[in-house]
Amino acid sequence: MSDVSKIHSLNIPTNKNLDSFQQQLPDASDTVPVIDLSHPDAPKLMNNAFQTWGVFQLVNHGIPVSLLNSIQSFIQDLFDLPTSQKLKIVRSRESIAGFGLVPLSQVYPKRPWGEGFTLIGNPVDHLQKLWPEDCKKYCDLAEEYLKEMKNLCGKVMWLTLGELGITPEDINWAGSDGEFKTSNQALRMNSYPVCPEPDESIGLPPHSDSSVLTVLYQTTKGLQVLIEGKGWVTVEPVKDALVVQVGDMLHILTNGLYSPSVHQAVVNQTHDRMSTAFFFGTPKNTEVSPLKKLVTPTRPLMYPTVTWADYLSKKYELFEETLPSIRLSAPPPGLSNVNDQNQVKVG
Ligand SMILES: C=C1C[C@]23C[C@H]1CC[C@H]2[C@@]12CCC[C@@](C)(C(=O)O1)[C@H]2[C@@H]3C(=O)O
Ligand SMILES: O=C(O)CCC(=O)C(=O)O
Ligand SMILES: [Fe+2]
Repeated sequence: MSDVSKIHSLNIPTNKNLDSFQQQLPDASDTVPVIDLSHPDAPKLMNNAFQTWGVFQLVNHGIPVSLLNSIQSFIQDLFDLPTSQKLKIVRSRESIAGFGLVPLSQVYPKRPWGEGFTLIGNPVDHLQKLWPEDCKKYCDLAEEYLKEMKNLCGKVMWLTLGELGITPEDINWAGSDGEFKTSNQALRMNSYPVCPEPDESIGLPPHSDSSVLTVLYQTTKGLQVLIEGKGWVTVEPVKDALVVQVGDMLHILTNGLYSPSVHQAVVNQTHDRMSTAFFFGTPKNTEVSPLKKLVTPTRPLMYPTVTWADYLSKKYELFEETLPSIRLSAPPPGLSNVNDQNQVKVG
């Protein structure tokens, strides 16, 4: 257990006065925006939500409900496996892939309550070890889900960045057709059983994801997002909705314009909860720089060029200090860190 005496404040740049983009703080409502992807205003609403909340719930997203239901029963089967079976893909100290606690949970002062699997890249080899006989139905389902999630992330990327005048030519790793064929991906399945002392425990500690985008599927409440001036806001599950969050890499790519969603998973005394998080990432070793079109006199270059591989390795030791540790310029005037009430003890 590393020294927990360090107090880290979650340095969350909020995009208060992005004059060039007429930004405002999250609106007065206390709930995360719910956006209908089929609505003509969806691009503008998503772009605005990314700059203020860093997160929104997406409905009419085009992912078949049958697939969402299948993934929910898939993870139920996964966590119903005997522990001896789960331990066949227990993660190592060196790699986060597999079954086990994430590094963050091992240093956070509250008792980690739950279990999880992280599948990176192609999940088949891990799933084959869990179901040596009948892996096909699970492998096919996981591959189908990853394909659908990746397509959805591509759509959300172009619809939101398009509002900022960004086109596929501006993103070297998007591929000439803007299909993000070489992008990386990971899946994290979480299971949080009923907890007798929910206030002394945590499902998943406060963190931002290192992804470009994270698409989270939850059927019962437990996800909370940290919003300046509001504190922890519970993301009330909307039936068949997907929670889309800005990851650190998209925050860097947009030169700080999109806010990384800082979130946690809390536990409760009445119901078990499971969630599936899909991480859309850049190709592991591709150099990612803030988009030139988003570096302006009022918003100077905020981050250096990074690769996802380097960023992830920094993240496992610096956690929420990772972004501040690489930041080149302070956020434009009027952008502030989260106020005191959101100080959290980590590290
Ligand atoms: C693609 C990713 C994103 C990872 C690492 C890798 C796979 C597992 C992801 C998570 C999932 C749980 C929280 C987190 C903070 C963790 O420790 O593992 C995430 C981390 C990150 O977003 O940094
Ligand atoms: O379980 C949740 O609601 C959050 C999961 C999450 O943040 C993650 O897996 O990165
Ligand atoms: Fe997360």
